[in-house]
Amino acid sequence: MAGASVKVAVRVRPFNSRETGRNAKCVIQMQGNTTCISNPKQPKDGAKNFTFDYSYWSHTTADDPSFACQKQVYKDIGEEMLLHAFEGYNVCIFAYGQTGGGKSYTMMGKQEPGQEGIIPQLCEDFDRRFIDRCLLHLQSQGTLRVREHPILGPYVEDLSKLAVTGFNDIQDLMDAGNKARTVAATNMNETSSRSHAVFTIVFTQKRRDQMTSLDTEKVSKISLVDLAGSERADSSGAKGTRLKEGANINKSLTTLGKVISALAEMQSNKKRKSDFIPYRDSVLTWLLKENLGGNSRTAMIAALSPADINYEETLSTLRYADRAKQIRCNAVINEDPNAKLIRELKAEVERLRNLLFSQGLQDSLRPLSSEQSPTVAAMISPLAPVSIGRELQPRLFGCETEKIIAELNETWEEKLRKTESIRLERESLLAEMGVSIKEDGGTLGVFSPKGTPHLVNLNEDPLMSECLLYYIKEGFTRSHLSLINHLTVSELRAPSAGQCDRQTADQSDLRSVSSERPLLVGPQQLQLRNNLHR
Ligand SMILES: Nc1ncnc2c1ncn2[C@@H]1O[C@H](COP(=O)(O)OP(=O)(O)OP(=O)(O)O)[C@@H](O)[C@H]1O
Repeated sequence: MAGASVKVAVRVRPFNSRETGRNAKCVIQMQGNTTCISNPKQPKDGAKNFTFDYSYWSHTTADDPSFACQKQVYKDIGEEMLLHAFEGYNVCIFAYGQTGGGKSYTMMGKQEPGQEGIIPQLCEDFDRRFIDRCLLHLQSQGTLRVREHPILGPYVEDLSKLAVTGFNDIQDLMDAGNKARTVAATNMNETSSRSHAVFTIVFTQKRRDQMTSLDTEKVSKISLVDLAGSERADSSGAKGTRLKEGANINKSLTTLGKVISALAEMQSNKKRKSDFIPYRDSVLTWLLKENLGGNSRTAMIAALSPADINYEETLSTLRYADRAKQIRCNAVINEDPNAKLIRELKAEVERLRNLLFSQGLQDSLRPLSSEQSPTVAAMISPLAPVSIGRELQPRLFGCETEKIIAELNETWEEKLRKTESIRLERESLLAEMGVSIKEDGGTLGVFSPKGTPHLVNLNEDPLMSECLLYYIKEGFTRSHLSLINHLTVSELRAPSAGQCDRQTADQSDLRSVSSERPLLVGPQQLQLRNNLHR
């Protein structure tokens, strides 16, 4: 699997009502895996052909034999990536394209039967295959921080865990997340193109070797990404205030483009391996670093508008996708990362301890008191009969390391108990606020207790963050899934290039706009917000 190329698909949607109203002409044709675009204004230019792994013709309806439905897209891309995850590879599927191109439809889809996108189909597929018990992290709004751990790499700090027992529970939590996003949409007049949605599943399989009675683990990270509209990457300044508002999104998409170009050039030998790839110029590329040219099997789906009025944007999306084809990733099966992680964390503790000694600060080390975390004690006891003073612990282990170790030691029962109480509390608060899914084709909205819609806006995307993380366990096989759902990166701040050490990375913020502008007002809302922070 090493050195596999990024799998690239393009998909063309039907005309929308605006395009139909303007008598738009279709500029896209597809034949097999080839996509052809022709410029209606300059027919002499000739058509341009692009070949991809898949060219999905979704412009017509299911009675057209060439029509590619949601199931087809999932089967080709989602299922393949899920199977790679089961093998132990990191995988990533990201959707790219201009606003209204069909990214969310492909990734999330609609609730009607047959209209579900890759994300719900993939979760359901998990359920069919073997979900027994999951843990789901849900954290909405507030300030999230992206940190870089010296061993784990970039991660989102402080995700609280919620346990689920199957796909229905996951769906409930996704609904809760969507409801919370709609609450924010009532307070923010923004469009979806201002946010990226990052949905991450960390999937751990644990097997007991009958011969040796040893446990072995494989961990794979599944990242499902619905990017903001690509026209945000336009740096012409022509969009005035909107462009300013979307500056961070703009930056992340521009950086993504630069990263893809740099990686593509590297493959075509125009760039040396050691040449700089600007992952750290945006949080989006920083978080997706492994998925872009690193240890990952990655697929990109470019969403295309069929209409002549969008010719330039569609051509640029096709070129972007064409460049992404050249990226090669070196995916490896991630076996026994826990054991490896603990070994590396111990080595890190030892290194820092030696550093303290070399600086003459050994007096700061004192034996563990009884109230100190037994996990930390267990971690350091093999190394020395001394522990780290409270004031030095954050420096030595980093709070993050301690939290990670504590998480690894939390029992499933503890996680399930916590989940249930948080879920009940959150549901009742949302119900009090009149937030619900209406049964009229799954319309999501904010409704008064009498059922009057305050605002129903599926396409409006609030500037808020929701993070979901869950784990699965069955028999000897334990699966961890973490879902970072609709992680708004519009407000994220990554350290600039060169600021790679732990200290500067610790200061980098992942901020949702809610920290600058209250999304929710009033005691109930504040209570909800605090609750969602947990
Ligand atoms: N393949 C498709 N079949 C039917 N309808 C589609 C398809 N793709 C997109 N649509 C419809 O087109 C509209 C725009 O699609 P969507 O919201 O997915 O675009 P988007 O690229 O995610 O936009 P944004 O960047 O604003 O989030 C939606 O109403 C969606 O239902």
